[in-house]
Amino acid sequence: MTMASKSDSTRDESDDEAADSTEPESALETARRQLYHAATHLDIDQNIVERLKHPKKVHEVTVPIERDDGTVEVFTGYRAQHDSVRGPYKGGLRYHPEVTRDECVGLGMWMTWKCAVMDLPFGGAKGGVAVNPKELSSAEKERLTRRFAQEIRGAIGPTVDIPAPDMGTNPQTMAWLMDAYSMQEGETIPGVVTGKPPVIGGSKGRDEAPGRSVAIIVREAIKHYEKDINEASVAIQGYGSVGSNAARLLDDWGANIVAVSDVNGGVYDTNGLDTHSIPSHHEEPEAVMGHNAPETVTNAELLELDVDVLVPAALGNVLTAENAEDVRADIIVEGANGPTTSEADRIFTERGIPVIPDILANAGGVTVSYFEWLQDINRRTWSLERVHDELEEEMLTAWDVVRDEFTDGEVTWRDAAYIVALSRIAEAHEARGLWP
Ligand SMILES: NC(=O)C1=CN([C@@H]2O[C@H](COP(=O)(O)OP(=O)(O)OC[C@H]3O[C@@H](n4cnc5c(N)ncnc54)[C@H](OP(=O)(O)O)[C@@H]3O)[C@@H](O)[C@H]2O)C=CC1
Ligand SMILES: O=C(O)CCC(=O)C(=O)O
Repeated sequence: MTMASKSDSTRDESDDEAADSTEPESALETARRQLYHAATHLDIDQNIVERLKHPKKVHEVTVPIERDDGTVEVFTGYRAQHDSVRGPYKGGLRYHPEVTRDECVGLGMWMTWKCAVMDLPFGGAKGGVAVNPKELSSAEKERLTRRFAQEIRGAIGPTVDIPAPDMGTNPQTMAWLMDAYSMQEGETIPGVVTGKPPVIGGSKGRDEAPGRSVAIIVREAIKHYEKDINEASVAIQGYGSVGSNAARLLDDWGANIVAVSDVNGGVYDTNGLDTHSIPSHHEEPEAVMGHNAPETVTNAELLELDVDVLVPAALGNVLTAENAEDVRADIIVEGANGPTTSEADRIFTERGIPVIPDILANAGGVTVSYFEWLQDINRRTWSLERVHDELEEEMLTAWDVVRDEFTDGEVTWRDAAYIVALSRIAEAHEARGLWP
């Protein structure tokens, strides 16, 4: 599909809604505003845009668990299924106290675009439980996951909707989910989740994949803007699956990782940190501040450091109207999902700071999930080297396609990625007859 100006007849109330970008902004509001904005650059059937504003289905379930002290606590879980025109729903499960229905819908929309940008045969979904996993013992987390699996069992399946890890969940969570689902179905079904431990059908390299793709995109962005990776300074917020793996790879590739943080704040060294000696969230949560470094920074200060590349890789909505004018990075690469509000995005565009979007940068996670799904179907294991090689190839292909739209000059990197994604989704909707 070619780019074209949106005609007057396709303008509707969404344009006004897009213009009114007040904060705080939910993930769903951000996702919808990004959709309207990108759609203005495309000759796309307005009925498809209207359809894509809404999820196909949102499952809300009650998840009661017995705590270790014998009391019962009740949590709320969600699975938002946004669009499946290109294949089964795909996306992570988040355990975090701020999980809401709208957050899952917004994150599910981003999964639809992410899978389309990568040209994977999946649609988009996201889910989670509103819970602080740090307040649960391992046994309680297992009971929560098994009960959640039971409640959403009818909504998921290897050809229907395939969950994966996200914030607060990990390969162990996926192993419990797969086991609970398989027990209920009466047979072992590895393909119902991805991001499992390799010993039960998980792919090698899935754990580090989103961080690896962030590192690849940082490397390509540095090249695109004619900088030298050996002289580039990088600040990374969040030291979990995404942040720590991105930091360590970029460190290995010669970049100067000057700051990293966890929930409590960050460490800062203009000479570069030894990222391998700082424990990641999975090695030891909340350990970053314990690392010996010349300076510490708050999470707010980290975002405003004078660096070549800033990588927000923890929560959404951290770059806002409040701090966007104070950001001093030359390039922003989104490791987290939705770290930039609409207003901050507008300010960065005005200030000429490129923002490489989440739906491209962190897409390595779902791409290796796709590799895992293929391995499960074929009952064949790939070597780590093959996973790395194929991920590198997929990321560079997606980068080239998005960069070709971007070098058109009229759009931001986010719009360029959306143009690629929306064109593919709209074509699939048109081919299937608009309303699958
Ligand atoms: N895991 C995946 O496959 C993918 C994840 N993402 C996205 O990347 C982001 C991070 O996910 P992931 O790495 O998996 O999460 P993890 O749970 O592995 O790690 C989260 C990290 O963020 C830190 N953190 C938590 N709250 C804050 C805060 N308020 N300020 C600063 N840091 C904070 C945590 O610190 P502490 O250690 O102290 O708890 C931890 O270091 C999310 O937006 C997620 O949606 C995107 C693509 C794939
Ligand atoms: O691997 C997956 O299926 C999804 C990962 C995810 O949740 C994400 O990319 O945000």
